Amino acid sequence: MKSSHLDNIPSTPGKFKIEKSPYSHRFRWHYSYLAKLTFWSFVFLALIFIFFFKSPPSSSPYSSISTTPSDLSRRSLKTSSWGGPAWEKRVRSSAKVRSKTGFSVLVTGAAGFVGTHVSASLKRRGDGVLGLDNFNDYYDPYLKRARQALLERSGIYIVEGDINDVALLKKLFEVIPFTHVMHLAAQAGVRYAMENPNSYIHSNVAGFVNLLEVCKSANPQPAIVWASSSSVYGLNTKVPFSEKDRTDQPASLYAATKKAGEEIAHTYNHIYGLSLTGLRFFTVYGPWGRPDMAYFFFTRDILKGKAIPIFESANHGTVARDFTYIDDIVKGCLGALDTAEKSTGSGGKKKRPAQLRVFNLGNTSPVPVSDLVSILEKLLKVKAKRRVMKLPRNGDVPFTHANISFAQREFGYKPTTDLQMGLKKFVRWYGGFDLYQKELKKDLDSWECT
Ligand SMILES: O=C(O)[C@H]1O[C@H](OP(=O)(O)OP(=O)(O)OC[C@H]2O[C@@H](n3ccc(=O)[nH]c3=O)[C@H](O)[C@@H]2O)[C@H](O)[C@@H](O)[C@@H]1O
Repeated sequence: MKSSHLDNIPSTPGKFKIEKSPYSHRFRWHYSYLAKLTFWSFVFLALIFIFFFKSPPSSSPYSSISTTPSDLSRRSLKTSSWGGPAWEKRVRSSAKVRSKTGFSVLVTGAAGFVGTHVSASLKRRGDGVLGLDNFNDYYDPYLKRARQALLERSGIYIVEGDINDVALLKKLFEVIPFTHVMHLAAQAGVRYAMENPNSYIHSNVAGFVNLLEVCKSANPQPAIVWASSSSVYGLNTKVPFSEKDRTDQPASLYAATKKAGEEIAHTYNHIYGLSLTGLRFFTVYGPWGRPDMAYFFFTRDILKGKAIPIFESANHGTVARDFTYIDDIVKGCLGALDTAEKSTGSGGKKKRPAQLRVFNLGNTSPVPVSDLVSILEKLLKVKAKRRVMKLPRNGDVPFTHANISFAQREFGYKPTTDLQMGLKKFVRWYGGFDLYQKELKKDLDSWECT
């Protein structure tokens, strides 16, 4: 079987005393001096992070840090110091192209789930990659720091800053004439939009516009591939969802901001000649994934013996998702980058029409959420405490199903991992990461006590 793009990087950042876990016998680890060294380096990095960069409180339900609701600017506009010769050297080295036909890519949201995987893949094939991420605490920043450590080991530097920081973005384009931008920084999650609506406007609308403003003035203008969402189909009932279907009935503010992004992309393409490709991701899952997503916290809660809420639609109808494995999504992202044409403007002016595209990236086989739970039960060898409940009116839609023929035609997109196999890989990773987190937190606690 073809190896995953992250297989060359250990799936956990260190060594663990695995016999302390109740389910540790399911995971085997290679002990080595290198692993020890890596683990302690990471502990050291984490300590630096805790003492100097510890994120301020936020309202996220997925964060392990206590929260206060409305301080959006403190939550995500944090930019650590940048500039100066040493910083520029680091930026250049990270963005250095190492293959003849390689791109230099700015990946926004590089410490995020999809961002980490895409960055690693690009770097592996010789593209120059520079990351940008604000490390906000919508979910546990430990996970983002761990992903950062992973990328650093393959020579990828993630600049810590927000896409709303225009001065920083301009500086990055001054230092590197990026050929491409892979824009994955966003406020994700459908349900959280009811708790913190402004964070969606801040990142998905204002942040996107800021980025496009800087890109349209850059010389050369980069081609931009960015993350839209399957949620734009909203209340659409025609299946499978095709790019030609209507997308003017969003069911959540999250979906509305992603749809707004698609319209904004049209405008910047039309006026400034920016080459823009939007990718509608369908419920992406896998190792290094997001703890706010159902498959992730179901796994955590099943192992803890905690009840899990399983939504059903009216008249006991199933709720289903076209769950798409991360490696398939990465292939789609790279395919979109490889087929992106150059932008056509310069000096903020359009010269001729530029490429504008939108693709579905799904798996094409929706699975009911209750079946996802059954797969997890088998993999974890633990019976879930199911609490079936009516789909709350919080933006969730009853089902998603992608028609992927357009992406297939344009760049040979073909998902190859089914939910059973993908969850198996996730669960294997989760066991290691969970242990790692416990060990890390324990070490930090004892450090603080002494
Ligand atoms: O496809 C997308 O565009 C979107 O996919 C996911 O959104 P969602 O599909 O809602 O993913 P989850 O939050 O993991 O939910 C998966 C399924 O589990 C269900 N669910 C969720 C939570 C819960 O407690 N119980 C439950 O049954 C949901 O209704 C949904 O059918 C991501 O969270 C979005 O950021 C992304 O844009």
